[in-house]
Amino acid sequence: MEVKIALKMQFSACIDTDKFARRPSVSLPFSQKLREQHGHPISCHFQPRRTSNWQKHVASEASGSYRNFPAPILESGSFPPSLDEALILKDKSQEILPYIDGRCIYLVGMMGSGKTTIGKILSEVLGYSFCDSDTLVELAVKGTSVAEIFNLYGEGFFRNKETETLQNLSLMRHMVVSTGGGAVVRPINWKYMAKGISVWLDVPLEALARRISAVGTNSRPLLHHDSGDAYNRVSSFSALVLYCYTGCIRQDGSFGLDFMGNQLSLGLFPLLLSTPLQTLTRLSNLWKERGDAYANANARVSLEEIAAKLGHRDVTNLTPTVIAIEALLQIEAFLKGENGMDIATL
Ligand SMILES: Nc1ncnc2c1ncn2[C@@H]1O[C@H](COP(=O)(O)OP(=O)(O)O)[C@@H](O)[C@H]1O
Ligand SMILES: O=C(O)C1=C[C@@H](OP(=O)(O)O)[C@@H](O)[C@H](O)C1
Repeated sequence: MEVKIALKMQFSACIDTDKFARRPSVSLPFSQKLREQHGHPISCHFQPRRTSNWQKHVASEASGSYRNFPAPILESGSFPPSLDEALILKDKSQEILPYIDGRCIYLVGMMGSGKTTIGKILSEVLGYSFCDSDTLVELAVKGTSVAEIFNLYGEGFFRNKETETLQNLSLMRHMVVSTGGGAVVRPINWKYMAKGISVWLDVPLEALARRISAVGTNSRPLLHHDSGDAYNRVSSFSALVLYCYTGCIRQDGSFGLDFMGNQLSLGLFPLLLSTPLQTLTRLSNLWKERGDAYANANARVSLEEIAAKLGHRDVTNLTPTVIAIEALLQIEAFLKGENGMDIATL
């Protein structure tokens, strides 16, 4: 059953995030209603009528159907996109697809930066396959999990398998690849990824620590708390002491044990010690070692920059869809640089 809607809308083909902060001039106030009516999200096909200058707003005609859009994008659980976001995502992906020319997209970034989440969205809108290099390593080691591989054979073994996996992937096309957070440390891996387009998801460490702590560190051996070395334990302990000390200073400047106004909060101390703080400390140490390497990527998606453009106080409420749109825009910027001219005029 087709939803019978025909929408005419003005929106920005350029879609810089400053513009989508303000939303297209015709938002779709009935999108929620349609969702409720049909129990499905709505999708749209675009036939953009381009102007010669791609930076200008263009008029687009959209006809809607809830059947024609890859369902998982629009039904992605906790982060369902708005209809206009889904439209922008679809339109931008179709616009740049020919210029990607079948090359693989490699997502790089720290653990928890959203490589898997964003990668799945990108693969769906581009009509590419999605693959996670960690999963391929696991398959290559007879289904052994990454955590077990680290445990049984050590990190060096894992890194060798990761490099082999990236080498194999460099022969492939039409794939979005979520790489492991540490893939960037070996120059040879960059040589393989250079066959495609690499995109760095740059997420503040505090946000990573929050995300990872929410799901636990079991599957990420480099962050797992049981494996803490003395340095990490001392760093976390120092952070805890500082946290307690500042927490015990009352608003009137006096010092006391009524931490955060009640005794119950004292029970939170062990939790504070073992989860986000420790994760943050470990992420900071990894960042010191490899932060610079991420900058080798062809495109960078900075969540802080997206938040600033959208007028958000921090990155917490940036949805995967908004981040995926920014990824497409940054890929487009790379392609334009590569071609030395405006994509729309190619
Ligand atoms: N934009 C976002 N906002 C909030 N949480 C997110 C966002 N993107 C991903 N997450 C969550 O963060 C965690 C790590 O994401 P994931 O895609 O697995 O990262 P990676 O593959 O880079 O390790 C997951 O629990 C995921 O649901
Ligand atoms: O940062 C790292 O060194 C690692 C990141 C992990 O992948 P994700 O980034 O997908 O969590 C995984 O490859 C392994 O645990 C090592």
